[in-house]
Amino acid sequence: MKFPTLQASPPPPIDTPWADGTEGVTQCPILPGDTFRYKFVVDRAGTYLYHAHYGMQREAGLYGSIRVALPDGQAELFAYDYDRSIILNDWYHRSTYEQATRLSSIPFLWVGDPQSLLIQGKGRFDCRTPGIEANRCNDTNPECSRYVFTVVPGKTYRLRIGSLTALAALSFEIEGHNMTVVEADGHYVEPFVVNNLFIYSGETYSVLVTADQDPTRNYWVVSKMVGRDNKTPNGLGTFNYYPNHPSRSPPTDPPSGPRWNDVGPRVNQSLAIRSHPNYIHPVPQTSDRVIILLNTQNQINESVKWAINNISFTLPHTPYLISLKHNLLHTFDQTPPPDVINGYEDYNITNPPPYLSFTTSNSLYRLKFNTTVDIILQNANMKDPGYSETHPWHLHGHDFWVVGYGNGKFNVSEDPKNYNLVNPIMKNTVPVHPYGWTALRFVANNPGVWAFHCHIESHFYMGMGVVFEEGIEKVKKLPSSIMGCGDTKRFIKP
Ligand SMILES: O=C1O[C@H]([C@@H](O)CO)C(O)=C1O
Repeated sequence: MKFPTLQASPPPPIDTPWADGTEGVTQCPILPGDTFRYKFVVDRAGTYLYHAHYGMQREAGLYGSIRVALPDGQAELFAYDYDRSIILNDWYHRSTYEQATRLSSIPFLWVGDPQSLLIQGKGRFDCRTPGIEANRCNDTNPECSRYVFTVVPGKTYRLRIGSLTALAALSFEIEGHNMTVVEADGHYVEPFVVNNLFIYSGETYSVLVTADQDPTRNYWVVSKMVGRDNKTPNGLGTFNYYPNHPSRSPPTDPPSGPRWNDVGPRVNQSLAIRSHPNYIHPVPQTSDRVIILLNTQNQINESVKWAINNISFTLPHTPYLISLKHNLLHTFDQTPPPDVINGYEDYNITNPPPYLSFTTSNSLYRLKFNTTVDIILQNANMKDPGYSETHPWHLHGHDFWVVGYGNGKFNVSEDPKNYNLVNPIMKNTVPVHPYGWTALRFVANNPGVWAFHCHIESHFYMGMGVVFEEGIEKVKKLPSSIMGCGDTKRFIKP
């Protein structure tokens, strides 16, 4: 057996930008009854997620995880006996269409806290909750069992955990058991041990867990919503030591998990993640362009939107990939968004101007092919005072190096001096912590058009995203299967 080899750095372009699945960016929506075939090269082993990318459809259940195996003859860097995957999620009783309607209604109506947290699709809703309709409660339904993870005493499990929550940032733990983190978003990390793992929507981690505790009992598996004050009950499952009965409840109370507003441990986990020493993709030491993306929540009259550099993002009717490749430039706003807002130096992130002017636009950033780009995600106060949320930002078409995190406002001349340019982890989803900033670096070497957005369903819907174009002239002939909407009807033969 040999260990996997480090690939060219950064990973090579995948050459099928139309297989990204982002409605309005890389393709038209797939109509009811239609079939769409995604064809792409699986170029790196690891744990990944797939999901619908149309409106807020993901949270209705169109998602799953993908496990890419190492090529034959290669072994993982770490030893384990069994390999398992779980998806963590949150669950709302209102349909995604109802939620979307409420978010765009006047007055604005927020989606609120999820009603349950799901572990591998299983969760319960307490029948004693006042005002609950009988058909919504399921904790007395015998078919609604908890998620059970059965383990053999003494064995080590690789648990591939992915989060696809609509809203919730989560803390995940297995009562009485430490977890060793070994992989993040498909990249090997320098192993580190946690009692509870913080995981944000869009992220994946592999952890190793050894069943080395008292085998005569079962233990709790807990997922808990953090980062927002919430009333969502913790998700519960059972860590079942074989041969105990899987439905036997643990003799202890479930761990209550970290406090929702304890930001320190969450930032510490972000800071603890490093590339595995043998799998460091060398990071370019300088960048060609710096884009500072200021995240703000804006209220205009009775509607609430998120804006990036004062622009609340909307998707065009004609997907960018098609309009750029075929020069249909009238289909979206041609004024590029700014690399930094005017007056950024004087902007106070804890006390933003009470009325922030913002516009709604579908303009995009055009990047010079093969250049190195730094993105600074800057968090700020929400529209109400004293509150800043965590946002998991996800980039399509790339992995990026996470070169720094900081508290407060990013200092353009000082903070880059402290970037980690030695062993930063590469990821595709990363949190920006409350009142903090996160700095990313990537090489614009994947010809296509790529969304970059908050992975909270409602936030992207409310405008929290941007789009990057690079190397459009290098994109090959587009397949007709992605056409059919907006101004692309002209390419469909009757
Ligand atoms: O985007 C959001 O809107 C609400 C609230 O700020 C306005 O009702 C909330 O908690 C969000 O995350």
